[in-house]
Amino acid sequence: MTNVLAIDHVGYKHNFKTILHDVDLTLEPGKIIGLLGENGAGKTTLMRLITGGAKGSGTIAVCGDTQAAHHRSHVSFTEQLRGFSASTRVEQVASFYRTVYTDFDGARFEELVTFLQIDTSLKIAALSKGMKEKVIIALTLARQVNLYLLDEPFSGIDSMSRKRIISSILKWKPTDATMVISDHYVSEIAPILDEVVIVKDQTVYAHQAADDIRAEFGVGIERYYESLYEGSGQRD
Ligand SMILES: Nc1ncnc2c1ncn2[C@@H]1O[C@H](COP(=O)(O)OP(=O)(O)OP(=O)(O)O)[C@@H](O)[C@H]1O
Repeated sequence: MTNVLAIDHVGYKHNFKTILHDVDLTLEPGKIIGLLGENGAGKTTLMRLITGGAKGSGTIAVCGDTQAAHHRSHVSFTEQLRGFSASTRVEQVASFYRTVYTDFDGARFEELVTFLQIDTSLKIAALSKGMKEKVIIALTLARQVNLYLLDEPFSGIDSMSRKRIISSILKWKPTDATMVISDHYVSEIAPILDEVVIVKDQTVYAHQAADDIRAEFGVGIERYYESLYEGSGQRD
């Protein structure tokens, strides 16, 4: 089966400063991946490179397709709502998505807004930070794609809702699709992860199966992640 993602020797500089270098990463279909790293490590940049929103060196193939312009048709990314005016209603944003993305599943969006208790008649200006995050999650998961990139999707969401969303995320992921979640709440997402990718020292520093971390290192994912930053962890 074709890999969902194959990143080969990718680098990215901003204003002559190296943000990422020599990134290699291959992801198989059907996985949930935790993308972990400290603030400024380059997780968002890596996601933007995958969607084609940022341009770097090297090769990125999404579902075997190396043309960056095609990547958005395979990838659903937690876009912020910045492109919409504050007076736009959530239902209008969804209509826009329906028009732009042929894979946008309106029925699934309705299920998601019910699950997340979103009032779609509200204007963006009326949404709290957490509600806005929930709208972004609903829009992202309503698309039927091969790769989902969730960039800190739970940052403003209260802990009870967060736990409820995390525990039902599998329900929203098509079986063969792969989902990459960047998050600082490592212990909360750990139970649903199949693999962990650590961004450190401007590159993909480690890529491990969650079960291997438990078997090889005898620790949970959060402890393993912290140990890499303490300098006592091992590279893959
Ligand atoms: N377009 C840009 N303009 C300014 N700085 C940028 C740009 N793109 C990347 N950077 C820089 O790249 C580095 C990585 O940022 P990035 O947002 O990818 O990190 P992150 O791992 O997602 O961090 P966080 O966990 O805080 O969200 C930062 O130092 C950031 O300032």
